[in-house]
Parts: sequence; C-alpha cells; structure tokens
Amino acid sequence: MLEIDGLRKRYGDVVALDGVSLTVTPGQMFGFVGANGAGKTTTMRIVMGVLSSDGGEVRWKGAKVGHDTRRRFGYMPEERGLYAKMRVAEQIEYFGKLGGMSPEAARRSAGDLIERLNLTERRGDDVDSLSLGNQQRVQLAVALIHDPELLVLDEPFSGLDPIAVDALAGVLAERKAAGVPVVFSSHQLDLVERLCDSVGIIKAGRLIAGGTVAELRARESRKLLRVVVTGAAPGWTDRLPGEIVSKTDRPRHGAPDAYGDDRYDEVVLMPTDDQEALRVAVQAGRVQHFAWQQPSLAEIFREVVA
Ligand SMILES: Nc1ncnc2c1ncn2[C@@H]1O[C@H](COP(=O)(O)OP(=O)(O)OP(=O)(O)O)[C@@H](O)[C@H]1O
Repeated sequence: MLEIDGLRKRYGDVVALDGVSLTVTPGQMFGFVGANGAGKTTTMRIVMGVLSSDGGEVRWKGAKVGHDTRRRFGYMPEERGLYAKMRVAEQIEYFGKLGGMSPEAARRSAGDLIERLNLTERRGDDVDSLSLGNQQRVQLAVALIHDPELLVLDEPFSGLDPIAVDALAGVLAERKAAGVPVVFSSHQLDLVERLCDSVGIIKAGRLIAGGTVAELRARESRKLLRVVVTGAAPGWTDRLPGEIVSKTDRPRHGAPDAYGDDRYDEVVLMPTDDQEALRVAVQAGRVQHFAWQQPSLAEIFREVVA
C-alpha cells in the first residue's frame, strides 16, 4: 500500500502542497485530478524522490520509501526523459536493465510492450524521429518494463489517440489485476471516471475531495431529477415543485409513439419534493422516465473546485 502522509512543499512564497494525504491500496487505480498548478506533479515527484518535501512522509508497505524501494516503482515523469538518439527497442530494454532485469528478460518484456503499445513498426527508429504520441508510448513502455510494484504516471494519456488510450488502459488494468497500485494524473475526466476505483481532487495544494466516483456522487449536493412525459397538455411543468434547470417541450419528432402520443416533454428539475413531482407527472401524461440524474465526474469536479 502507498501512503502519502501530510506532504508539504513550498517554492519560495508559493505553497505548492499544504498537507496532502492519500492512500492507494494494492490493485487500486487512483486518479489524481485538479486544475493546472494544483499540485499533482509536485506530489508525484516527491513520491518518486525527484523532489524533496518540506514536511510529511511517503510510505510503501508501511516503511518510509528510500532509493532502493523507488527502483522497484515505475514512473512516467511530466518532463518525459528519453534518449533522443537511441532506438525504440534498445531504449526500452536499456531501462529494463537499469531496473535490474537480465538482458534476456528485458528483451522479452520490451518485445511484449512494443507489441501491446503498437510500436512494432517503429522498433528500429530513433526516438527523436517519432511523433509525440509514439514517443509517449515509448515512455510508457519504459515505465512499465521492469514489472514495477507501484506505478506513478504523470498525464500518461495526454496526446494519445483513442486506440493507444485503449491499449494503455488495457495494460494498466492488467497490472492492477496483478495487485499493483496505479496512480495517474489526468485532465481527461471521462477516462478517470471510466478507469479509476478511487479519485482524489486536489485544489491549491490540498486534497479537497476523495473516494470512489459513486461516493463523490453521493456527496454531491446538486440533486437533479430527469423526468420525461409524453402526451401531456402544454403548461403542466408549471406545477412541478422546485427549480427547473432545463426543459425540452416540443412535438415528438417523426411518428407518434406506441400510445399515439405526439408530445414529448423532458425536464431536469431540482425538486423540493420528489414524490409530489412524480404525482404531477403521472397526472399530466405518460411517465416514460423518472430518475435522479447522475452527475459526471466533470460536473462534480466543477462543483467542488469552484
Ligand atoms: N520549480 C518550480 N518553481 C516554482 N514554482 C513551482 C515549481 N514547480 C511547480 N511550481 C508551482 O507549484 C504549484 C503546483 O504545481 P504542479 O506542477 O505540482 O501542479 P499540477 O497540478 O501538476 O499542474 P498541471 O495540471 O498544470 O500539470 C504551482 O503553483 C506551480 O506554479
């Protein structure tokens, strides 16, 4: 288990981290999200020992992390760090050997990752002749090659095409299933929502919300009800209790539905009384949909970070 405990960091007058604590358990995928400059990179650099903290501690399996422990971690830094004039396969193998692998094991593992990340046609090219997205894939292979005990990835999905996103998501899911904790930062909240078991939202160096996406949703104050009614006489929505956030009341497109209804009303409501809203809807027409609308992670993010 990775434990980040009360990390503090200042750059001159700028407080980058103001007591960040979080834990990532074996086999958990943790999404680290926050606005630009919130402190994600600083936290990950301290975990990896690239930066020192001004306070707090990072523990791995209960013990303070040191150099030897970190060699068993896989890291994708924000600044990326590849040898421009080294060939793709050679480079990935080289980092595997640096991570303590035998030449044979490094070759095998590099070959596997090259295939998984669709780099086969580029394996003999110098890194600086690759597109940015392909360089990114090489960087990911470098982070993954030595079968790390923990993965810390700074924006691993940025700049990848949708096929590469799926390939990387598959590789990470495999590592996670093998019990490896995975921490990654991202601004692609739909991806974080899809992939992560747990999410931490950081703002100005403080973790302001954390938990599973379902827990974050449950804590979310904005409760929206989506109601769809067909065949109602115009004006019925005026009787709904609460504030109408959005409304679509229009004749149905195309043919009438199975009931012959040709009116379709969709309302998103912040109800003062949900049961009264249901009674109004039932009296007005045929209720086709009546459910709480789940906010997306992006909506939750905007709400808590505002
Ligand atoms: N070397 C540095 N010198 C001075 N200030 C820095 C330095 N590195 C980071 N900072 C400041 O520390 C704060 C946290 O930055 P950090 O890079 O950790 O944020 P981030 O959440 O990773 O942002 P982004 O999403 O833009 O990558 C910011 O205010 C940033 O300007």
